[in-house]
Amino acid sequence: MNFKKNGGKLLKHSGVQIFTEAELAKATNNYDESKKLGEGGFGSVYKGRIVVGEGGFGSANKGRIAVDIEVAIKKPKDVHKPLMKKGFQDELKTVILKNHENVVKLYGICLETRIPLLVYEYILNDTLFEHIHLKASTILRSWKNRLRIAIEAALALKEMHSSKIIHGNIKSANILLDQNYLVKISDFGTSLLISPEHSHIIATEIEGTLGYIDPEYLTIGKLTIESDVYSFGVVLVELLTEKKPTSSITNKSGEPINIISHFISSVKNGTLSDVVNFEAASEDEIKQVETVAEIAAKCLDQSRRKRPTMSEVAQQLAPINQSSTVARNTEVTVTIDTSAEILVTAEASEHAMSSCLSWLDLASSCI
Ligand SMILES: Nc1ncnc2c1ncn2[C@@H]1O[C@H](COP(=O)(O)OP(=O)(O)OP(=O)(O)O)[C@@H](O)[C@H]1O
Repeated sequence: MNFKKNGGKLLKHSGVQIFTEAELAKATNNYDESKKLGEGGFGSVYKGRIVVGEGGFGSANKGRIAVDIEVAIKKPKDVHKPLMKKGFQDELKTVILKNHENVVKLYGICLETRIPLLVYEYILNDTLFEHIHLKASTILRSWKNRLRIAIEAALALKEMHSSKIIHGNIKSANILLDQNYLVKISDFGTSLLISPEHSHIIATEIEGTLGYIDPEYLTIGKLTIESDVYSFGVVLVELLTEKKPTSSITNKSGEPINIISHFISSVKNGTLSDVVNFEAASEDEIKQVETVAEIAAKCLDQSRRKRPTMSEVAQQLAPINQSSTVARNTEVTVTIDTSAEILVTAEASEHAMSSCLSWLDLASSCI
């Protein structure tokens, strides 16, 4: 594929800006180690500051006001590997095609390197994986936040699937949380666009992350939209149990059993309280947890045909949130750039709390 030719066509009306290699090197202090945000299968991600919205490629950028903002720059590990080139091209196509509020935004691209460098919006509040497994997260103390995160991720996936895009690597480490703890799905390096007349992609090489991979994809190599549904089910289990999907627990007979299998039998046997790892605040919340667990178990069906679609999942999750009672005395810690910490006690609904967080964020930028 001639990237500059085909990618150029795709970029023309996307509003994506073209950066030079020198601009991106300057933005990251020449890819200084201290700027590194993380590393994935295809490359490393660096934090940088850059001016976006000035001129840019195509008419979409004309007349935009230039802003100096923080960005996350994705740089390939090895610019000569053909597979890597494909991964970056797929990621680029997918992100441009899928402009959704819960999908990480692509600001720009650098075409001077053999494999393009990708410039994303910088997402402040780490990954869901880190919130669940690596830190004492204040945001996950509230069931409503867990539920909201699940709903936002489901809506983003539903939208992607409606455009026939398979993400291919859904996991909590690819669910980023922004300054208001809203979901931003990232890492489209393994994503695939299926043609309207097809329902799957035959993979020559299994890609994905251990613990999240659809068992049907593993055995017959067919990646489908339902493969994302399975992986989403695993994320729901993580949100409910706080266990990593590859971990085991000891069952009543003293044998180690994988958390996913154990979770499914707990849902079937009505022993969910053995695996759920947080205190539900009310009877109402217990019921909501049970409903989400049942949805998770359906997503995790071994047979992809029996799994719900993401549209059905989103439809079933959304009313749970609406029926929930107002959150009271929920503590949220907001860390501001200046390192000052503000503790907010929100005696209001989740929506009001989210507005409160946006307001604080705005205030912090003025300090
Ligand atoms: N837009 C972003 N804003 C802030 N941090 C980001 C952003 N994108 C990625 N990161 C950070 O960089 C890390 C690496 O991201 P990347 O998408 O390359 O790979 P991954 O999802 O961790 O791994 P793999 O591609 O192997 O599945 C992420 O775990 C995250 O911590």
